[in-house]
Amino acid sequence: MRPYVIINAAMSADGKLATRERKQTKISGHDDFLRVDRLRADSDAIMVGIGTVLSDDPSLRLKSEEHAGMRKANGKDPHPMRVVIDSTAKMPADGDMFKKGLGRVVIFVSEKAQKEKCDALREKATVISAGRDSVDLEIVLDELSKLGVEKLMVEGGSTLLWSFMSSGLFDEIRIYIGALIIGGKDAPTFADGQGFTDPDDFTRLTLKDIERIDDGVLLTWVKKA
Ligand SMILES: NC(=O)c1ccc[n+]([C@@H]2O[C@H](COP(=O)([O-])OP(=O)(O)OC[C@H]3O[C@@H](n4cnc5c(N)ncnc54)[C@H](O)[C@@H]3O)[C@@H](O)[C@H]2O)c1
Ligand SMILES: Nc1nc(=O)c(N)c(NC[C@H](O)[C@H](O)[C@H](O)COP(=O)(O)O)[nH]1
Repeated sequence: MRPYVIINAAMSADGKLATRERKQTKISGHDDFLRVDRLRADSDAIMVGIGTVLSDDPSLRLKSEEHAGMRKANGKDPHPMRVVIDSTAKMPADGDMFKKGLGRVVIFVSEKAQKEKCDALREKATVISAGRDSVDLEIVLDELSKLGVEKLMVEGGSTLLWSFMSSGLFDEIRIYIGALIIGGKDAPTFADGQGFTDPDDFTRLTLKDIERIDDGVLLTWVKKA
């Protein structure tokens, strides 16, 4: 059985995940970042796409020691696994993912990735080939399941979120809408990718919860049955 997939991201009131420069943009406030850390701690693995790694240099670590302690008390590894979707093995070997924070790093590449690049990354991470030209997310979920991942949190960015949402490979979407407008037709949105044209293809959702956090709102949706 594939892991339970929770998509979590923050967007501006006009639906952008970041500025058109694609640099990391603070949308969440203090309480929402705390919620995100709790969700990370509650997940077996946290995933981002290579676009996010290259623009944000995330560590994907738990910020709160209390959250790591809670995992340990529950008999889990104190740090969730960190997963990157990276077709051509562009993952920088000196990024924060390797410098900051603990937690196993697993990189999914495609057959297009050069062997030398994969071998270099293998010194620091587990590298798994899944897919021909790009990474096949069904294979990824299957492999993560074999690695013991039951709950997966997908943080972004917009291209990876589109792939998960358009293929129905998710269970929940938690989207924090911050009280700001970023604008820009080239700024990443909550779902980029190709987009649907036929309403029959649209991914349909059911609203599960609405919560006010900081000066924004958290919407929780589940995939429509
Ligand atoms: N606000 C937030 O919550 C949030 C969260 C994450 C990222 N971001 C922002 O998102 C932007 C990055 O998003 P992005 O769309 O450029 O990159 P991304 O992180 O979505 O990575 C996409 C890349 O992954 C690779 N890939 C391989 N197989 C794939 C597949 N099956 N589906 C999709 N991608 C696949 C491709 O190279 C693709 O270009 C940055 O600006 C970052 O700051 C914001
Ligand atoms: N929930 C949320 N609110 C935001 O305002 C924001 N900018 C992100 N962004 C998520 C994206 O995935 C970032 O790159 C990682 O959150 C950075 O990860 P680290 O903090 O370095 O572990 N996520």
